[in-house]
Amino acid sequence: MSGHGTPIPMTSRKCGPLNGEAAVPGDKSISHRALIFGALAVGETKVTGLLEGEDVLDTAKAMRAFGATVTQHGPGEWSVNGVGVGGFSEPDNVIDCGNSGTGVRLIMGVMATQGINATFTGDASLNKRPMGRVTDPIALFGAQSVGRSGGRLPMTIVGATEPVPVEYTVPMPSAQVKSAVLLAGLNAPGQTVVIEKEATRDHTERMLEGFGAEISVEETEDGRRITLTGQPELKPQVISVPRDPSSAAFPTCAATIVPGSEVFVPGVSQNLTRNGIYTTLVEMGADITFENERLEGGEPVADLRVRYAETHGIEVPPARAASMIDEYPVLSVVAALSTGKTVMRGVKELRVKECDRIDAMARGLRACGVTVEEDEDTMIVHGMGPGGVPGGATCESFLDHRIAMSFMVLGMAAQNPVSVDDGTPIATSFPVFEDLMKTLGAQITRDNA
Ligand SMILES: O=C(O)C1=C[C@@H](OP(=O)(O)O)[C@@H](O)[C@H](O)C1
Ligand SMILES: C=C(OP(=O)(O)O)C(=O)O
Repeated sequence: MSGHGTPIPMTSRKCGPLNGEAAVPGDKSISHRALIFGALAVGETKVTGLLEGEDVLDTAKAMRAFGATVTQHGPGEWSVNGVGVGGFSEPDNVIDCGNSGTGVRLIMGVMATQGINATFTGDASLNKRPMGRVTDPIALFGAQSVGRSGGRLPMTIVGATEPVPVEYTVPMPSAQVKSAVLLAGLNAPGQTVVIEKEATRDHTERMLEGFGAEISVEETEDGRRITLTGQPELKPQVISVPRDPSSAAFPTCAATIVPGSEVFVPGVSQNLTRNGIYTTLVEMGADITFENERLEGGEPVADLRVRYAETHGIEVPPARAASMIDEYPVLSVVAALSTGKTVMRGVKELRVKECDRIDAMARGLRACGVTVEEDEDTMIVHGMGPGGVPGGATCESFLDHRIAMSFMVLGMAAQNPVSVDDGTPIATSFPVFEDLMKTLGAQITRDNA
C-alpha cells in the first residue's frame, strides 16, 4: 500500500533492559479537538503540548482551509484564531485528512450544518474506512453526501443551509461518531441529543463545556444521554494538552516485557474513558506504579513507573473495550509474552481502524510463532511465556502506525529480530517513537538507510 512516501522497512532486535524517562507527545484526540474548537471560537485559543503528528497537522491545514488562522509559535505551541460557530468559509480545494479517521469524521460533522460544501479525501488506508457512520446522522440535520460506493472517501458533503436539531443514538461505540453529531449540533438551533450505550472517550463533551457551550450529560437506562444547546458563542481557551495514554502504552508495554527494565513515563492522562490498558496490564501482573496523581488542564494525569514483570493472560472485560480500543494491538504483544491465554472479546471495531487490526496482528504474531484465534468480534492470543516468542519475521504494517509500533515492541523481547515492511505511518501519531525508544535502550534500525 502506498500513501506515506517511500516505505521504510524497520527492524527491532532483542535488547538489554530499557531504562530512563519516556516523555511521550501530546494526546492525539485532544490535539485534533483543540484545533477544531479553537477554529469555532471567537478570538485566540492558545495551545501548548499539541501533538505535531501528521494526523493533527492535517487537521490544522483543514482548519485553515475553512477560514481559521492557525499558527505555530514553537514546538507544541500553537494559536488558533477562530471564525465562530457557523463561520466556516467554503474551502477552495479538496480537504486531505491523510491517515486520520478522527480528523475527517469530526470535520465532516462541523461543516455539515454550515451551509457550505466540501470534498474530503485521505490516504489509501483512510479511503477504505466507512464514512456512513457519519453521513447517516448528518443527513438527519439536512446535510447530503456523495462518496464512493460503500460510503468511502473521496466524498463531498453538501452542508445543510437550514439545519434542524436531532436526537441520535450512536449505533456503535465510537467517540468519533458521537463527536461528529455533537459538532453538527453546534450550529443547529435548539437542542441536539446524542445517546451512547457505552461510554467512549469524553474529550468533546469536556471541551464543549470548557469553551462555554451549554451541555449536560445524564446517565440513563439507555446509556449516556448528552444534550447540547446549539448556536452558542464559544469563548477562546488556553489549552495544555496532556501526554497521550495511547502513545504511552508503547514504552509501558515494552518495559513490561523486556527483562530488567525500569521506565518512568511522566504526565500521562488517566481519563477513565482512556485508561483501560493500564488496568488490564496491572491485572496481568505488570508492575506499574501511578505516582503524583493530579489534574492538568482539567484531565486527570499521573506519572507512571514501569518495571519488568512476568505477566499472565486474562479475559479482558468487553465493557472495557472502548477505554482501550487503540491499545489492543500492543496488548496482544504483551499477551504473546505472557503465560496462558489472553481473551479479547467485543473488539470488532478493531476491524475498521487504519487497517483490520485483528487480522494484521494475527498475521504478524503467527509469522513470529504465536498461536492466535480470532472471529469477527474476538481475538485470543496463546501466550508463550516470558522470552518464549521466536520472532524472526517481517510483518506488514498495512499503513497503520499502531501495528508498526506494536511489532517494534515485540522485537525488543522476541528471540529473533522482528521487522515491519513500512514504519512511515508511525509519524501520524508518535513521530518521536523511534528516537525515544532508542534512548531507552531499544535496538531499532531502518533497513534501507
Ligand atoms: O475520537 C477520537 O479521538 C478517537 C476515537 C476512536 O475511534 P472510534 O470513534 O472510531 O472508536 C479511536 O480509535 C481514535 O484513535 C480516536
Ligand atoms: C484509530 C486511530 O486513529 P484514527 O481513527 O483517528 O485514524 C488510532 O490512532 O489508533
